[in-house]
Amino acid sequence: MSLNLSHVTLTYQDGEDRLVALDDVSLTVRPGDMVGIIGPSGSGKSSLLAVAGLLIPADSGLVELGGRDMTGLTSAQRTAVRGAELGFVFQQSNLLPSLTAVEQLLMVTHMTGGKPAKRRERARDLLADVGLADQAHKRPHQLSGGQRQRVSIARGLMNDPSVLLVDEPTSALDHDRGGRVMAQLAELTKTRGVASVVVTHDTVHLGHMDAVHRMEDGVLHADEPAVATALPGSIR
Ligand SMILES: Nc1ncnc2c1ncn2[C@@H]1O[C@H](COP(=O)(O)OP(=O)(O)OP(=O)(O)O)[C@@H](O)[C@H]1O
Repeated sequence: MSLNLSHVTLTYQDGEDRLVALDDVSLTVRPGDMVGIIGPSGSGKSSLLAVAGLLIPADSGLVELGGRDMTGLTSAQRTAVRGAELGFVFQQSNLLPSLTAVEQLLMVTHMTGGKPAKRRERARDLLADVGLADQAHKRPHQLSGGQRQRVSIARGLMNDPSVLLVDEPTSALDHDRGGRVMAQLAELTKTRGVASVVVTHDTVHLGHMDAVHRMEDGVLHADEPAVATALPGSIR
């Protein structure tokens, strides 16, 4: 299922004024593609994820999932779509300290239901996909930063989302661990046919992206040319 944002505008109240966080933003991400969003602090990257993730309604423009317009939905309908179609991976892995890795994933399907044995099997498969088959019993404080981030990615995929929205997955990681996390995100995007949007400040790992866009003052510039030139073949 594709994600499509078309002429999206978002403003926040800023004292007397309104601050334009997203200024006529258009973006299409197809299933199996991983699109990177780069740009300076405060340029609107997280706002883009929030609108795409149906967490904040846009002031104007279209947000479509699989061709279906999401802009007129009620809050309850948006919550239902989030649970069924969207996966999130946040900057801090936001894992619950008292739960093991496999339990973090099971939490996601706790509300949505399904047979417990099937859910457990899916959780274990996803942990294996991110290289953590033998760490499923560990709690967050027993895992490295990179491992926690990979649990978070596996958790983001637990509800079998069509769209995965990822905010700074490598910000807390060193170069090698960051590279491995990004490579795994790219691979899962392909093998599971997810449309992934990854906000990152980490330009060294952009070779994993199918396309890279730069956000500046709320404006999204398609196919960041400097990166495309620096990484021939990896950007289209
Ligand atoms: N709830 C809010 N109310 C008012 N202004 C906000 C709100 N959230 C964000 N902003 C402002 O909107 C602009 C875009 O913020 P956003 O968080 O989307 O940027 P960003 O590119 O993700 O930044 P960073 O890289 O620092 O996380 C910023 O100027 C920010 O101060």
